[in-house]
Amino acid sequence: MTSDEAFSFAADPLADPVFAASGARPAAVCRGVGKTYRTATESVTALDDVSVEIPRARVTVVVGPSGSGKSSLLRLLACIDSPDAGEVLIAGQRVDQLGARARRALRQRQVAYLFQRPGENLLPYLDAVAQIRLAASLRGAPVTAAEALALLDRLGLAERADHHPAQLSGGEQQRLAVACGVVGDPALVVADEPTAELDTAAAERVLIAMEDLAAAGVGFVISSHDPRVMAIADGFVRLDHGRLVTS
Ligand SMILES: Nc1ncnc2c1ncn2[C@@H]1O[C@H](COP(=O)(O)OP(=O)(O)OP(=O)(O)O)[C@@H](O)[C@H]1O
Repeated sequence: MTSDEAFSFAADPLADPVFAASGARPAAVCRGVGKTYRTATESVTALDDVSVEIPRARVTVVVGPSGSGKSSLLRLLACIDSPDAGEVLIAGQRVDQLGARARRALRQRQVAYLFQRPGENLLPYLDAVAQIRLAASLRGAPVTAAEALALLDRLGLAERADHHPAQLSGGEQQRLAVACGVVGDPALVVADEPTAELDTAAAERVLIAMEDLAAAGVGFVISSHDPRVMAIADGFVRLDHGRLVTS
């Protein structure tokens, strides 16, 4: 699919063959979402009446010019921020109606957020297996060391099982972060420019990992200007001045 194409889903997500096969709800849905930032002197409308659906088992890439609202949308999807208008659903649950504690719990269980800088996604004092096991436990779905190792193996990191982040390259760190993101079966992995700090070879391996792991059922939503990221997209959300571009 090219960046000129957009997702077109059946009105009923369960009528979509992928969802019908998995019986899954969309990972996330935004309906008529608005977000305005207010400072003492001005207010900036970052998102205006945006409705999108992020399916499971696919990679959705959010594109648009600088300032178009990509990060704002990702922050809403990651439950870091709340909308001023509209609804956000994660795994079928309305986020905007939850109090802070319940929102944190939903986020912990269902959402992973990947920072641009690989090192920021990991704890410096844990080895790779321990990082994965901690992520799974926090998600309420503990895994054994053998299961963590199998996931590392799938991502080409088996040799790094007992390495700490400082002993890993940026690309290896980001692949480990992807592993931590998907373990425990969250609905959604949100990644803001995940390849921006990586060279081509490292970026490609991270993207292959994302593509591979998305197929297992998690929905990836990625903000990026990177053509390498766009190349793995199953669909796009295109924003301009905070509004969805549909044509
Ligand atoms: N905390 C904030 N306070 C005030 N304005 C903000 C805040 N965060 C974002 N904005 C404004 O909201 C608009 C959308 O910002 P956002 O970061 O979502 O865009 P973006 O598409 O991710 O941009 P970029 O590609 O440059 O990262 C911009 O005009 C930005 O200046």
